[in-house]
Amino acid sequence: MAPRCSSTSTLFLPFLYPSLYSARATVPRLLSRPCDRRTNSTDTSTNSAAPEFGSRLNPAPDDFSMPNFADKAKLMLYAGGGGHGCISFLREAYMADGPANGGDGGHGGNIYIQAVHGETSLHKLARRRFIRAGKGKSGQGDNQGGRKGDDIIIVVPVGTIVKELERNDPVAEERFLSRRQKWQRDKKKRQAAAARLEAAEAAAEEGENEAFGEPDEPEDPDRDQWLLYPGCSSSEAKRIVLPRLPHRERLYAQPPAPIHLDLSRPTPRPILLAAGGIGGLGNPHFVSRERPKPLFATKGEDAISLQIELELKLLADVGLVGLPNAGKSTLLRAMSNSRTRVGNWAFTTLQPNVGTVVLDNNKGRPLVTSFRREQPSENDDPYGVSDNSEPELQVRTRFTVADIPGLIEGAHMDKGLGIAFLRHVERAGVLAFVIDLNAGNAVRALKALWNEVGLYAKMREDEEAEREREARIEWDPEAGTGMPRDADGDQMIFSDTFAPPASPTGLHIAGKPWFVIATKGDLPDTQENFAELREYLASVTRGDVPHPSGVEGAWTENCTAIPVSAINGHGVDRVVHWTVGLLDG
Ligand SMILES: Nc1nc2c(ncn2[C@@H]2O[C@H](COP(=O)(O)OP(=O)(O)OP(=O)(O)O)[C@@H](O)[C@H]2O)c(=O)[nH]1
Ligand SMILES: [Mg+2]
Repeated sequence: MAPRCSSTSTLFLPFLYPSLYSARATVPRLLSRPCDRRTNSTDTSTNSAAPEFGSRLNPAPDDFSMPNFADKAKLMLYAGGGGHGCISFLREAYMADGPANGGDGGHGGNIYIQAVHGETSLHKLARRRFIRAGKGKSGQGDNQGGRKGDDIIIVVPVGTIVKELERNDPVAEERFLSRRQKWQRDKKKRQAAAARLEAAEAAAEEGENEAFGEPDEPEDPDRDQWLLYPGCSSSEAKRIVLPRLPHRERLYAQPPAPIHLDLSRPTPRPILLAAGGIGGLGNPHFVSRERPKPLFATKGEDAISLQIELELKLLADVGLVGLPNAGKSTLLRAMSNSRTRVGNWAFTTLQPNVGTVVLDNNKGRPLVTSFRREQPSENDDPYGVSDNSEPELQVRTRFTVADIPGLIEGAHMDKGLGIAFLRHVERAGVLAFVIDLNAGNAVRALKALWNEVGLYAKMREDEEAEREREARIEWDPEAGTGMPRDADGDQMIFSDTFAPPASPTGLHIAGKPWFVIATKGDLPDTQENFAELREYLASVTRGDVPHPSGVEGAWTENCTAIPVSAINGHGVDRVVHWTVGLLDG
């Protein structure tokens, strides 16, 4: 669907809503601060329409909020271990020998993850490195169960990818070891019995009549899972015959390894990453007719530990792409209440900033009415409770804009600050190319930007194809061995097994809707540059010239350029309307 706002044939801006803007221009002055004229060299002599230096849209270089940003974090997660069961007996006056009354241990705390709107960075997590859930408390006498360990919810921004790197599951390891020891013990028993039989036969033949004692019973592998009464002497402890360890399942099933989550939507419920250990059983659980006073209880389960890697791909609705010093941050300030740094030099912005543009001013009348489709994702329902897969139509009250550091030629080859941040616009729904009308030919600048973005897109697709190739299990179809067979025993043919990877097209970025925001329209002699840009975009839309990235099949539905003077706030509303049109489309 075409955006609602159409490109105007006449630029400039004095403009679209004079009364509105004159009112706006007075407000920011209240926020102004003393400025340092040495560090900001914005040439206000050539910029008669620009607001006074030191306003919100033309701030002094030191007037910004310090963004704390990290897009990667490695965390070690320790779920809580279970508390131990208690060995205790009732002691009361005139009751010397009371029954067992040891309480059960509490379960250990779980660790969950939840993606929410409102978080924009992983810096808090990157600093923490270790996350520990609470340990379950041990049970106590008088049948008092131990308290459950506290759960932890790791809150991450929407757009976080979670990858498990390493796992240490002591319970699974113990089970494996115990099974192996039991198998070895049985084998030894069988061998010993066979040896005794042989020896007995040999002795019978020789007429000897020697008695053969039973072999020593090997240690019970589960013995260290038990707690013995502290008052027991070591000889008493040795004599205690322990029952079979009761088989118990974890309260919450540990997700199978390796965990890989793409939290591209807010998760309505936290998702379990590491399940806490279960608490031990108190001695009343082992009371029987033969054993009325059990002098043992079970220990709490050791908990799982995981190493995970979090990677944030900012999920802004709109990504601002532009050369350094084009005016991206000023535009973000004008559109949202962001306080990102602005300065008249290249690479003022060193980290991505996300601003939120509010469409509804909460005064009962939306400024723009817009709808978004919410497609339920797998992560919304990790427990498979609901089967609702219909997209929901919701009123859009805001959208987010990501301002990334400026791109320079060769950014896709990691020149400048480029490549590390291009992935933040990779997932944006709409790309807005911010072009400075006062910095040379706008069409050339647009082509240079698209060239970088297009090359980056192809490089990413190459990388993905490579990763897929590495993950693929290959076998020789001629050899016949190892090929999977279907129920009838026929060899199954996987048509895609040997399909060559699709050649990179770059379409995953070039296929997105985009438009141009031509900034600094208030500066003199920019009209011609804008007219040429508009003419070029019209011919791209008509299909007379190829898409500026050169990618076949790229989005060319309605390419337009919107002239703005971000420093004055002029034309910004048109940008908002156009963006909403593209997002709704
Ligand atoms: N006259 C005029 N100056 C502008 C306008 N927009 C931005 N500027 C000025 O251009 C300079 C650069 O603005 P920034 O917003 O920091 O540019 P940027 O694209 O974020 O720069 P980097 O972060 O370095 O990539 C600042 O001095 C702004 O005051 C505009 O619409 N008109
Ligand atoms: Mg900037």
